[in-house]
Amino acid sequence: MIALLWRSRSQQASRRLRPPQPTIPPSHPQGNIESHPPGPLLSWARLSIHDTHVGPHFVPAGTTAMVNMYAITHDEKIWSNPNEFKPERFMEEDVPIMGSDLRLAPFGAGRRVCPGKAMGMATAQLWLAQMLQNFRWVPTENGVDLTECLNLSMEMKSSLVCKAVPRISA
Ligand code: HEM
Repeated sequence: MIALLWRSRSQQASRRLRPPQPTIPPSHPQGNIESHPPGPLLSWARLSIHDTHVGPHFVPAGTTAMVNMYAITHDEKIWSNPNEFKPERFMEEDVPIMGSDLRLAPFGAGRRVCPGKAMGMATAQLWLAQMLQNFRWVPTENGVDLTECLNLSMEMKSSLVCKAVPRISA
């Protein structure tokens, strides 16, 4: 199941600089949201040049379609208790993230999938490993606020302030 957002050309013109906002149900405690896809809306500005169908959806020519990965990762029909912070769900069920499984596709899928996905995975792991190996991370009095703010990518509403103490003194 894919959640799609459609915009006609005239709608695009009036909202050219602002993407449609993923819908966050007001009852959800945003700080506990399980999935924070870095790119909530995939496949930017794909224009249908002919009338076509995507699954049950009719897509008229001249429509820009985007995949709402945010909605997919918060869909109760796909993920049990999607708003619960439960990282062990990915140990219980091994979900591929490189584009072969649309339940979780942070790099997109198909012919326009992110070509840097392997590099992204390798470097994120390397940075994290180096930061943990070289520093001790001490909480500050501000704590960690996971409230989200959607710009072109998903960002933290409040900057993360951390205190990094070198593990080995120079
Ligand atoms: C963790 C890191 C990264 C994430 C989460 C990410 C995510 C994405 C996403 C969601 C897309 C859009 C896919 C779509 O339209 O369906 C994309 C496209 C793209 N990414 Fe990445 N990316 C990452 C790292 C990188 C790196 C390291 C490079 C290059 C060295 C890169 C280069 C590109 C390019 C060129 C496209 C456009 C592909 C196209 O439109 O044909 N990305 N990425």
